[in-house]
Amino acid sequence: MTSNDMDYLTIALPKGKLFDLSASRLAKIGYTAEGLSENSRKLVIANETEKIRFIITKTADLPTYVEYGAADVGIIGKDVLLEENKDVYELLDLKFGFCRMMVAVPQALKQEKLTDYAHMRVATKYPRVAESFFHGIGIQMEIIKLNGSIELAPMVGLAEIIVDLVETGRTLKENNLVEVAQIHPATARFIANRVSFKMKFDRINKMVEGLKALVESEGKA
Ligand SMILES: Nc1ncnc2c1ncn2[C@@H]1O[C@H](COP(=O)(O)OP(=O)(O)OP(=O)(O)O)[C@@H](O)[C@H]1O
Ligand SMILES: O=P(O)(O)OC[C@H]1O[C@H](OP(=O)(O)OP(=O)(O)O)[C@H](O)[C@@H]1O
Repeated sequence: MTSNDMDYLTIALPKGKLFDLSASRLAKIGYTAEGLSENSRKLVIANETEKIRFIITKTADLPTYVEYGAADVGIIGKDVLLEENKDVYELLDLKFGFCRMMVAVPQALKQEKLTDYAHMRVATKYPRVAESFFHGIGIQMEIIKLNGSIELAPMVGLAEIIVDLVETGRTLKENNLVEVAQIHPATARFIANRVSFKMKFDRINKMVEGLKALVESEGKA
């Protein structure tokens, strides 16, 4: 950590669904910067007055930036934390970005028991989570890692089964897939680098308190 890094609090935000939800909440409690936008080509955006720096990362990479201290804190989905399994502090459930990690299959392939899917091919963006779920119920599967549009895989015979995030259920429905098990629910979490949490305790703690109050007020609304 350089002395310049010590002056600034670096906040990582993920591109995609959680960006606006996160940036708008942080702005409400006083953490923002001019030009902060998901579509900005600039990936580091500073607020010199407040000594805050935002970095914008790909969703799956965010925990890595925080683990290595390239960002002091960040906001990311619980699903990504479980998949990436990085050494970071999870400080707060922000209670937005609700979704759930599910196992789904084409209606026609639905089996009586989960163990009846043994040895089938599973398409997913979350191989570690999928592997550990099936291991937990005592069956072995062939995991096929994809980077998106997972629902396509069973429709074209790439896999029999999928593990993916479901929010409204619309994508599953439109592709004739049905949920057969829930692996875990997920929401956005506020995370911190372990060293930063000690070295910048006052600043990070103040941020946690601000977010906590916001989560509580949103819960009551
Ligand atoms: N309907 C949803 N589908 C996927 N993720 C959702 C949904 N609702 C909330 N989320 C949360 O939003 C996070 C980011 O989702 P998003 O699809 O934007 O990211 P991504 O995986 O980086 O996408 P991309 O592959 O396009 O870069 C997820 O990790 C999850 O925590
Ligand atoms: O239950 P729903 O409300 O339909 O939402 C779930 C869908 O949204 C996500 O995909 P996303 O739009 O992020 O695209 P991707 O498949 O390319 O990751 C997720 O992977 C599902 O496909």
